[in-house]
Amino acid sequence: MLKVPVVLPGREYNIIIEQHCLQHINDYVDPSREIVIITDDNIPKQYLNTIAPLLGDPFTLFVPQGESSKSMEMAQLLCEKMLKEGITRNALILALGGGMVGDLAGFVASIYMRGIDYIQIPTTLLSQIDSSVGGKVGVNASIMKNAIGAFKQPQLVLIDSTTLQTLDQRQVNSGIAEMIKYGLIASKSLFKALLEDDILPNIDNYIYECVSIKRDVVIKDERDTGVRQILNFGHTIGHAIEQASKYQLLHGEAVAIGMVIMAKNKSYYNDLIHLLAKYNLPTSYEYDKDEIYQYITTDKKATKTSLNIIVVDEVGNGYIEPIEISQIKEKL
Ligand SMILES: O=C(O)C(=O)C[C@@H](O)[C@H](O)[C@H](O)COP(=O)(O)O
Ligand SMILES: [Zn+2]
Repeated sequence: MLKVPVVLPGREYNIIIEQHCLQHINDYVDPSREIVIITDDNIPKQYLNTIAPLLGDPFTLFVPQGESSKSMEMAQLLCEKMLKEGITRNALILALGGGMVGDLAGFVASIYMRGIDYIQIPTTLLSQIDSSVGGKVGVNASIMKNAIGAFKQPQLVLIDSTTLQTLDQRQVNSGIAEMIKYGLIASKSLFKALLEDDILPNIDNYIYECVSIKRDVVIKDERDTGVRQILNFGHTIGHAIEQASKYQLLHGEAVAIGMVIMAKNKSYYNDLIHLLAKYNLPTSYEYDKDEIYQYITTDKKATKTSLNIIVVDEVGNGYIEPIEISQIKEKL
């Protein structure tokens, strides 16, 4: 078992990485609590069949799989269903699934009766190494991804990497794109290992390294006003492309393309292209520059006139560079 403590002012929680931990989830989650599981309708049934009996068969809410469930309407619907079921504010939400479920369920936890506890149980690689950690929760608006949300840290993040065995390869690769991002912004050795090694036999160590990088950044800047923005490398253009594709591209795929655009003329460009090809990730996308620019103007790192972009000049060292917002056009 690997443990990464996240210590924030007034709050502390652990990220636990342990294969098969779902099989004894009652050692981590108090079964005597009032529990609500939020998951999606595509979750392999064996996870629910494993955890539900150990937790006293909790009230379980399913949302349709896919990014379109990450909406205000869905958050409201879940709240209404919990109210009808008589769920009190002592309840604990378990977010069981990928990034969409974690963001949505965490958001519901942040607003239900002004806020209740939640635990992240991420089952995709992307959610295990990234979205389940750091407390960014929220839903999408029609013209902006993750536009409506909160910072709400979980009580615990419970990662059972054996869930990756049921994940399709495209989803695994999407997670690897965020892993490549961690290498680029913070770890030369991780980037090198991704290039040279087969990560799956040692997946828990890779997850540990990624969440440790993320933890170290988040504890310095929980609210994303400074250094945390480096975790957004590749996302300024990536989010715009993800939206322009109408979410046909997975998040990691769009971030991969965003990273390639930001890596132009850098020394590691060829290595990055090679790495993305190794994991079957896209390196380009046909897009309408005006449309992408429009989306970028709503980036959370933008003001009316300026934008913080994340730059990586050499592998392992990401930094923030403020530019005039229109200057981003030169990169498109
Ligand atoms: O946790 C963060 O901070 C990140 O930027 C991590 C990103 O990989 C993640 O996609 C995040 O949800 C993006 O947040 P946003 O604030 O740019 O919507
Ligand atoms: Zn991301």
